[in-house]
Amino acid sequence: MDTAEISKAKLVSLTQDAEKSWDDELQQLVETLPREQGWRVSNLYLYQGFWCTALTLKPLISFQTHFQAFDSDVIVATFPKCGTTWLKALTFSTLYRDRFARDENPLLASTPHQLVRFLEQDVYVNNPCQDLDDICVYNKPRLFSTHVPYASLPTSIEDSRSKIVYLCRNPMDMFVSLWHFAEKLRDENKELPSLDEAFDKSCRGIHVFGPFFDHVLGYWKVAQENPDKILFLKYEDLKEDISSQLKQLAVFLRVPFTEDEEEQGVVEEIAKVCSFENLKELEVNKKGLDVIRIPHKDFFRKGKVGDWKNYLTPSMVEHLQKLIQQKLENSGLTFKLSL
Ligand SMILES: Nc1ncnc2c1ncn2[C@@H]1O[C@H](COP(=O)(O)OS(=O)(=O)O)[C@@H](OP(=O)(O)O)[C@H]1O
Repeated sequence: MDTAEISKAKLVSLTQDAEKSWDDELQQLVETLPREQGWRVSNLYLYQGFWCTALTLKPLISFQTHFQAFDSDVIVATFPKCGTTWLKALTFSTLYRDRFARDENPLLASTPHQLVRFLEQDVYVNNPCQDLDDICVYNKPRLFSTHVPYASLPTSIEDSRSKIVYLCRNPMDMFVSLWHFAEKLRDENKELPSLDEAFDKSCRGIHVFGPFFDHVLGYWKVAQENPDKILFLKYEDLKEDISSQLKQLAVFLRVPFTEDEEEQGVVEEIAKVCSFENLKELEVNKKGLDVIRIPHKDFFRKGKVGDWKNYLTPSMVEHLQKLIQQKLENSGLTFKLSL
């Protein structure tokens, strides 16, 4: 072996040692965390006040430790099943619209999750220290996404002038969407909790990245104090008036639509490309698996407001309505349950 090979071998062995000791530390941490039976996975762990799987913990901590935000970064943040896929498509298309021809939106060939990658459940899964410029489709600004609650984001996100676009959704539709998603991804050999049991867990905040209300209120409060930092959007408002919401998004991202663009129908064009009906029917979203082996098609179900009416019993609705009232009291945040 020459010197270069020896030092390479040493480096690999040091990295393996570091990995092993890191895995041991992680194992010790997991053993100290409060634990609950999950919906789809065996266990969820309460880490920094939110529930996550043991598998997510490692990349999550890597993200918290290594991510350095730039002032120009944009982060799409959501609670799962609140419209992440849609918001990724809208933000990507708005932010980078001057980088591709109008009829060549990269969304036609790649899924929203491939174009805007999750930091904690994709980017940091295999390599804690990779060059993030390489993993973004475009740079300056870089665009990423996360489900991590505001309080647990890496400090450089708060300390920099980076921007966050947050999308929430009424908790009834979020729950029904999550329920169907869990059902689709169910391991054949594993029983899912019944709708009643899942509903009970959901109301107690036990789902990945839950409690839901803590997540939403965490971002909501910062958005109220610093609207230049967080743009707080609602799924129901996007459904009701996508054009005005897109214009608001563009202003927030510092790339407002020009008069010319508005006259040429650019806003409507982005809305159409990103619409549920369009994305769901694209070949790229119909086949294949994402990085954590979820079929791309499973990110598209009905895309409606008020589907909860088809699944929740009157007593569930009453219970959730009370919970919404209690959790959101004095916050100024409200949800539309139907349109
Ligand atoms: N383009 C577009 N427009 C409107 N709605 C859309 C769109 N794409 C996905 N969806 C619906 O969003 C739900 C999936 O939520 P997420 O994308 O947040 O899922 S995930 O957190 O990324 O796993 C899920 O909602 P439900 O249909 O109620 O289950 C999807 O159908």
